[in-house]
Amino acid sequence: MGTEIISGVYFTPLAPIVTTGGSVMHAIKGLDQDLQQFGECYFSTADSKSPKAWKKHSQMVCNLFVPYGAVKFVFFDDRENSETYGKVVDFTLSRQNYGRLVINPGIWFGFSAISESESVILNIANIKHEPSESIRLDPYDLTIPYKWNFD
Ligand SMILES: Cc1cn([C@H]2C[C@H](O)[C@@H](COP(=O)(O)OP(=O)(O)O[C@H]3O[C@H](C)C(=O)[C@H](O)[C@H]3O)O2)c(=O)[nH]c1=O
Repeated sequence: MGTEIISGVYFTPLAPIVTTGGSVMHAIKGLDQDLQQFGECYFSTADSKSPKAWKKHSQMVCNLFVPYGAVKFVFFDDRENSETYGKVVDFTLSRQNYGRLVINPGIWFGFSAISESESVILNIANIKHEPSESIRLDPYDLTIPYKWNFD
């Protein structure tokens, strides 16, 4: 399951296999507790210092990896019955902090590349993309107590 970042979000570090000429970075080997079925996988890109936010899934479990670049993810928990209710937490995935970030449904999240150039995110999800299973807010919506700042 990994280390809890905020309730429902877990990080498991994975060690890249570094060889002459390049590296091998594993993502997922078979289905497990955090990916009980396979829906789809896709790459999403993040521009430098430009937030993609906010989103909350009701069904999708995201398994995220950043094989290229560095991406800061920000989470906000607005579930009143949650142990981390009201908390805002950020966590960065990168080549230097490579691993699997599991985001269960129910938590608000957004992200931005903090690398100088574009970053790449791999999402291996339990369901196929379905617009009606997520809700969205503008990156600067005041409902979420977080200000994107790239100074
Ligand atoms: C994923 C997907 C998206 N779209 C459309 C919907 C939007 O009009 C546009 C951008 O999608 P979205 O805003 O969801 O992209 P990201 O902000 O990169 O987020 C996606 O990738 C990150 C890493 C997540 O973890 C999210 O769960 C996932 O939604 O592509 C489709 O038409 N089909 C698809 O399969």
